[in-house]
Amino acid sequence: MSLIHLYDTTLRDGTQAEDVSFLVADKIRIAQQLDELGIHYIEGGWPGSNPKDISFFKEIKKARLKQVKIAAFGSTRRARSTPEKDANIRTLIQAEPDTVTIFGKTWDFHVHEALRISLEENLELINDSLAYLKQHVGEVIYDAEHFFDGYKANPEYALKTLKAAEDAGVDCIVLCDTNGGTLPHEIPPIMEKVQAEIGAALGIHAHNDSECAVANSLMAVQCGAVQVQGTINGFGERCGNANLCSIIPALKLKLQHDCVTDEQLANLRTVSRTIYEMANMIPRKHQPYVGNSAFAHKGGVHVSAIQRHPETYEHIRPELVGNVTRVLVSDLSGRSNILAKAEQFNINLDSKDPVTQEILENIKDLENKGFQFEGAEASFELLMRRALGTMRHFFSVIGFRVIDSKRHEDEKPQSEATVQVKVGGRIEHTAAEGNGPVNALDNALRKALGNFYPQLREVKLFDYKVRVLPAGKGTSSVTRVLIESGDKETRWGTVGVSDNIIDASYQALIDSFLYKLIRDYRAEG
Ligand SMILES: CC(=O)SCCNC(=O)CCNC(=O)[C@H](O)C(C)(C)COP(=O)(O)OP(=O)(O)OC[C@H]1O[C@@H](n2cnc3c(N)ncnc32)[C@H](O)[C@@H]1OP(=O)(O)O
Ligand SMILES: CC(=O)C(=O)O
Repeated sequence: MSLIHLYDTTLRDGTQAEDVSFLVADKIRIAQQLDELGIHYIEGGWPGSNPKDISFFKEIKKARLKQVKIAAFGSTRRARSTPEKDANIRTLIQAEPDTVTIFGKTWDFHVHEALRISLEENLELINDSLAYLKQHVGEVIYDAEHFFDGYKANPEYALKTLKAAEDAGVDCIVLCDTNGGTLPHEIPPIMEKVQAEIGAALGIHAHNDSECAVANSLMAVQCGAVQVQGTINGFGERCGNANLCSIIPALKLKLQHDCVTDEQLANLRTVSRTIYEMANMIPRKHQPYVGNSAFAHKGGVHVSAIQRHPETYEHIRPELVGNVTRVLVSDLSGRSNILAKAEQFNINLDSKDPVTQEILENIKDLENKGFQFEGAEASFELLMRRALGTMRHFFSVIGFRVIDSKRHEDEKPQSEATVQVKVGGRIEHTAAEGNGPVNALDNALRKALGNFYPQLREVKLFDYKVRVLPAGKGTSSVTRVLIESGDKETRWGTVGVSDNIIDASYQALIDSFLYKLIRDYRAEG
């Protein structure tokens, strides 16, 4: 099938999203990642807007890029000016990009209300801005802002604006659903009318306010659009732009359009996560194709079937986009979930072994008490090993005591913990302070156990989540503590539940240390 040009605007429209901002160095790194991904155009910013974007266009010239074209973004000239004199148009040319993209008004309402000029003047400024840019830049793209709303309000005028752009010799006219209110069924009849009047190549730029940006973009491609604009992870103004992480696999795997290579597609999840990281945002777990949950199976019926054939509950093979199948364990599990996990943990377990049913019942009982194993796979592995009697005995905790004191109103509270552990025949009694009672207990346990197992000093606590379980008992409610720990190689999750928050934390901490010891012990063979 034909080549569809991927036009990424993460660095321009993406940064119009609340909470998203990139430094110039971040923008360069993202551009390199997008180039590796096989994106054809990167809209790097609006040089007429701020010094950071001017600097991006300078710096990007020094970066080694393989194939991507760098586009600079701006608007048609201001009214009562000329393209030569317009500061915004001058900065676009001075940025020396491969491509310039400018937006102009299509909707008569915007011409009257936002620009406050006549409809005729708007046609002139679209045409002369683009014609002038075409004399100075190799490739010029025209974003017809609010095209679908404009067409619905005044089709004749909307088409005249496109004609004004086409007459200026633009390389592509992009139909924008700027307010994101268009629904997929509206795209084909409007595009058909456009194609009857306009011969230029067409593109689509959709926003996600009706949650239809990806659907509208794919529909536009089906109707003949050859360029799709979007952003990685759907970042963008208000509810975001069309998400290229969903559009790219759909184009390639489902619509058989040439856009990126198989190897580039397999890098999609990495690019998505890197860009979340650079935006300092937590990746969206349930994001289609690239999210952690995109191929995570929880229901026992699903797990049983995917083990027979993955396609029973997976719309594509996850590795095609760099993702993996995951099996979750919860009170919705069946024996298949337990067996899948056993295989993942290298534990021999037979579906007919009564211990499989015992583990399943144990899980359901514990989840009913407030445990949650989806985010605590390490605790689940320990539970399995305990049930099978294959758990090595590393240590036992004889007891602990935690003291939290605040002696004066203006004094910081102090936390101290003492623990007594037994390893082999030896008993160790230690005390430690900490920033709060849980930290003090963590420090005391590490100090006591570290004498026997120095590798526990490598364990870092990455996340600590407390959830009060709804029992309506206020501060005496049951609490669940989920801990994410890790060392230099990997991370793992553990859980504890108790009506005492220190005890719940203690259970999760102990599971975390035990998991580390088991892993190291296994690695040593
Ligand atoms: C649909 C989109 O996403 S378009 C991109 C939107 N992105 C941004 O706005 C981010 C970057 N913007 C900026 O840095 C600033 O808004 C600037 C530098 C572009 C302009 O700043 P200012 O000159 O202070 O103007 P301000 O932002 O208040 O208002 C926008 C101006 O652009 C004009 N304008 C809006 N669209 C167009 C257009 N397509 N063609 C020409 N002028 C336009 C408005 O009429 C208004 O002009 P006026 O102040 O003379 O009435
Ligand atoms: C051009 C653009 O960003 C829009 O119309 O949404």
